Amino acid sequence: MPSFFATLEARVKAANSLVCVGLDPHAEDVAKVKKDKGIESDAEAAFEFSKALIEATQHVAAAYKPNAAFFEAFGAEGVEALQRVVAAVPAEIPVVLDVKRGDISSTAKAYATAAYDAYKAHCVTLSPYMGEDSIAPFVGEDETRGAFVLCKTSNPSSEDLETVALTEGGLLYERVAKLCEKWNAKDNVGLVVGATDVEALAKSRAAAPSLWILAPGVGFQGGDLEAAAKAGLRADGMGLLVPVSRGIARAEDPKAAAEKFRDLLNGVRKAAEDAEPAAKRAKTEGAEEALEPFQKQFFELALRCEVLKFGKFTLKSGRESPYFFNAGLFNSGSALDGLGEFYAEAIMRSKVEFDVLFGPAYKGIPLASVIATALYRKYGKDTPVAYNRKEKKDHGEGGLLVGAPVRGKRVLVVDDVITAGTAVRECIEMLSVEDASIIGVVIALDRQERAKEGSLSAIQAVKKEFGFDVHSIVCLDDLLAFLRSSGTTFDDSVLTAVEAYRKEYGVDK
Ligand SMILES: O=c1ccn([C@@H]2O[C@H](COP(=O)(O)O)[C@@H](O)[C@H]2O)c(=O)[nH]1
Repeated sequence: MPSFFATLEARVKAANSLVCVGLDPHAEDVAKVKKDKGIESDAEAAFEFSKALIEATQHVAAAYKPNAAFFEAFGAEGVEALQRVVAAVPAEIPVVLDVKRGDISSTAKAYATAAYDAYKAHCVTLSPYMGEDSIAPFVGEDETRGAFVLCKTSNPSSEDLETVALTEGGLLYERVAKLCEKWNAKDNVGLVVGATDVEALAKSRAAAPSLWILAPGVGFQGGDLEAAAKAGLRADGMGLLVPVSRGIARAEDPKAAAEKFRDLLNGVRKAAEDAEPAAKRAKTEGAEEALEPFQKQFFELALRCEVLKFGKFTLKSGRESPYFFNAGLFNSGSALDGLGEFYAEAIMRSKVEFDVLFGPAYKGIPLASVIATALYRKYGKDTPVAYNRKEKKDHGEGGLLVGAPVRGKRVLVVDDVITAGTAVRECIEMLSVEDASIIGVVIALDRQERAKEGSLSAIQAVKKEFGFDVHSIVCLDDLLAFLRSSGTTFDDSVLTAVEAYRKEYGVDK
């Protein structure tokens, strides 16, 4: 028997659509149907509401997703109405029953019987909170029955738990995505990742490259359909099912609304397909695999802010560089907010252990502030922050150092780039007075190029001389991977020039 996702994929191809029509008879929809059609029973009106939607959209629906809550709210009659709704869906269209179950295995087994045998759904939504034995009863025996597991949900409070940072690195929802990849032995386990969080979609896709993702949140919840599709689609143009409930049901013309969602999604698939030759080249060279989603987003932000530019630039060293990086242009609230998050992610991934974040004046001061804010907001790490004055004050709280005490502490220094290592040397001098030790440095970009003299880069020289690590959000090799994976966005000559520059001035890793 074909697996659940083989069946879904066949339906997606037949309908040429990734739209999943949500069947959610909210109280106000039920009241309207009762009034318009002169129906007395709530449950009957819920059925009529769903039936009308099925009739209007079955040429577009890759699947239907009734949410059990809106039927069970009407008691036994509602349960019966839901059974009739599932039966009213044409046989070739899969039904995903949105029930978000999760319980010990014996109870999960009974829930599975209810969903698949009593309601006759083909797939369910599940909570991962109780782990594998709560999921297995739904997907372990019969590959024709599927489950979408909640990974990063579309609601604002999803950040209470789902984005918690793990000590092993990464976020809780990324672990869910990876676990589901493991649980998908029978091609019947997918993820729920809200279209309201494009970054989470990209990260989930990176963590689980092969899984189908159900991405709710388009329409009433404000998710950006096109951005979500770009982040969530698999390279084969499949792997993303977009459920829309109120955005279709409450449209003046539900049929036209469903077609519009289908066409928008197909537009993104087509654009990705057209860019395939370049994407293929990237694949061959392993570029996509080499770049983490946050690094790709960092480059995108740097380009938007014109921090990163391509052309011909004469550097202090006298070299003519085909690219230029000016971190001073991360100069607005949103840019600094994003930048702080990217540094924070690089720090978390590096697993460097430190007591105080130190931002050398001047550029390091805002950097340390936004990084500390991001570390707290995203990872719950309330990091002490310190910085220095350029000139010593002779009144009040004199001294060069400001902020959290650094005496005897392990300090992580933040900067944008290291060109000659002068700023690092100054930090060592300032901090040694306080018996503080620099444990590492984190920067935005490692240009990976030889210093004017010798065979090492400034960063390699700093590492060699002082013995601590220098971490970066990205390096020149990442920039090359980004260019290779960017399809037709950049002229081929940009990649060629950066490759040539790397060859001429680059260091060994
Ligand atoms: O993260 C999630 C998981 C499930 N849902 C469900 O999807 C629909 C969305 O309805 P719209 O009217 O299209 O906003 C609804 O049944 C939710 O319970 C979700 O929104 N987010």
